[in-house]
Amino acid sequence: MTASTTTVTVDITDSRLAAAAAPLAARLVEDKVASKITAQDPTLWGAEAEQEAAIRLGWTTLHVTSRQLIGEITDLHTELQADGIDRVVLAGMGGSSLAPEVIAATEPVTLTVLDTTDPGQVADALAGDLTRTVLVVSSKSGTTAETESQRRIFAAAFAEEGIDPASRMVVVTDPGSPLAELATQEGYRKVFLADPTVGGRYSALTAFGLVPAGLAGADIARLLDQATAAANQLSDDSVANPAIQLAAAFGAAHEAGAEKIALTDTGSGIVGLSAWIEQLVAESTGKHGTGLLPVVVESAEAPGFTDAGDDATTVSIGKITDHPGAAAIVTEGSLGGQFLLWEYATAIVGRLLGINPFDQPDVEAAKRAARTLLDGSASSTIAPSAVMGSIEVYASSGVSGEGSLTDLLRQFVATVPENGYLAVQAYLDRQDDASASLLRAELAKRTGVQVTFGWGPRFLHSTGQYHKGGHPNGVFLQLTGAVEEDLDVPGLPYQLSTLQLAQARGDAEVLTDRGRPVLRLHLTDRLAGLAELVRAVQDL
Ligand SMILES: O=P(O)(O)OC[C@H]1O[C@](O)(CO)[C@@H](O)[C@@H]1O
Repeated sequence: MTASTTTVTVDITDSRLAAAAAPLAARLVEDKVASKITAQDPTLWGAEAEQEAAIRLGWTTLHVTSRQLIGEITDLHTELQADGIDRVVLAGMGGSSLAPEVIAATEPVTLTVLDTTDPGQVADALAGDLTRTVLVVSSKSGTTAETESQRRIFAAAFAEEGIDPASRMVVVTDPGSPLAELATQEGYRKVFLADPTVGGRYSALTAFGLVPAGLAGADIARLLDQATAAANQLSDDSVANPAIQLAAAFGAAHEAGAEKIALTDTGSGIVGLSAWIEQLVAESTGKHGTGLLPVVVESAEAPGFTDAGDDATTVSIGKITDHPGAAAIVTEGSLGGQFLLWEYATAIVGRLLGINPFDQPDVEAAKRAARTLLDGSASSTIAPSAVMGSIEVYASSGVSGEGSLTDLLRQFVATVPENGYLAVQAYLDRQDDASASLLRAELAKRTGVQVTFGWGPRFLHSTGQYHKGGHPNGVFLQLTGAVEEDLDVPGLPYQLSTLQLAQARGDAEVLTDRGRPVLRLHLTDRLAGLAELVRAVQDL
């Protein structure tokens, strides 16, 4: 069935899935779920979720309410340009960076996104021309450790160059947050107070999405126009509503055991939307032992997509022209429209799965474990269970650490349960160690299991919720690496690499406590270690 086309469409090309989705779609229409979401009815997700939902539905009207930001953002952009400040660096995690990254890449305009604690990657951003740089510090809570560390590091670097840090800091945060207070005290150049009734991952069209992208030069008015054009369609209580179709298809697929979405965004002209969808869907639905796990793949020809089994639904953002029908579901439309489509669909899936799509109950556990490790970091060094070339092995239960690296990986992959998944979590430099991401397809091709890839700590604010709270069938391959030059975090008693390692070990502790197998490979030489690892995977 194909939704009537205005600005966004959902085409369920798999006729069996379309048939299974139809009764669910009819029920959603009967329950008036779409119009109730638009009207911000907090009762749709049950009594337990009601309190939170009551303060999390502001996203349904952002295409209207965010218009007031356009003038302010445009004025600041013009002012910065006039001062010769045309390089925008964004410090922000998850919902505070994924949307502006897609908006900027799609436009395209240049935005340096720093959602990392990797010292090398941060050092590269610092090495850019600071005289032309503005740092956008984005954090809804105003307490996120990665963002706060970057703010401190950049403030010190500006001062060292003889630049007044306050003149180069633009803050996006919720009213009353510690960051809002600090920005006022320090006299930061501009503070945008975001709409507090919108959660991080639904905030693409708030100041969190619009300020960094707009300062980088993106046409944010057009984005809001695109969302406006899709809004009526998405609030319509009709089976032709693409959000109802998408949610009903996911609900039906999940009921039939397809708890994963193999997602590719080739062919749409939108760049990198799947990373934004990944956070929205995984963090919203992956809890209480259920949920949908997005498996972001490189293309429609990638392993995990072409050979997806019964545990995954294939979805493409944009038509796959050479192979129509290669994806079970195709969504099309403008970026603004797609943001709203996926937000509606995810909220509706939350209702179908019986969970609250607005909380992230398991993220805090890993943050706590990392903090504990940071507090006692000096005494918490541990010895590897084996050393293989440039790789130190830190194995949890079920893996002996004996034999070659290929033997070790074989043993580890054998711990993936039927219809489970293998998550590669690379706490490395997203630019300089980019080749690590090739491991996803290589592992998927050679093992036949669904494999996800995430950069740490970025994924902790995305799929990290699902890993700990979703279907309990994941196994986790962590990659950490030696650091050539560390960075102090001014005013805090640790260096950036200590935070990075504490985040990896903290998450591993929580995963292990929950019975999930974790294998950490530490690359004592990143380049050589990655090459050794790729070779070992190719021998699987
Ligand atoms: O904007 P903040 O408060 O820094 O949070 C960043 C991210 O961290 C989380 O709160 C938890 O991972 C996400 O939901 C959010 O997008």
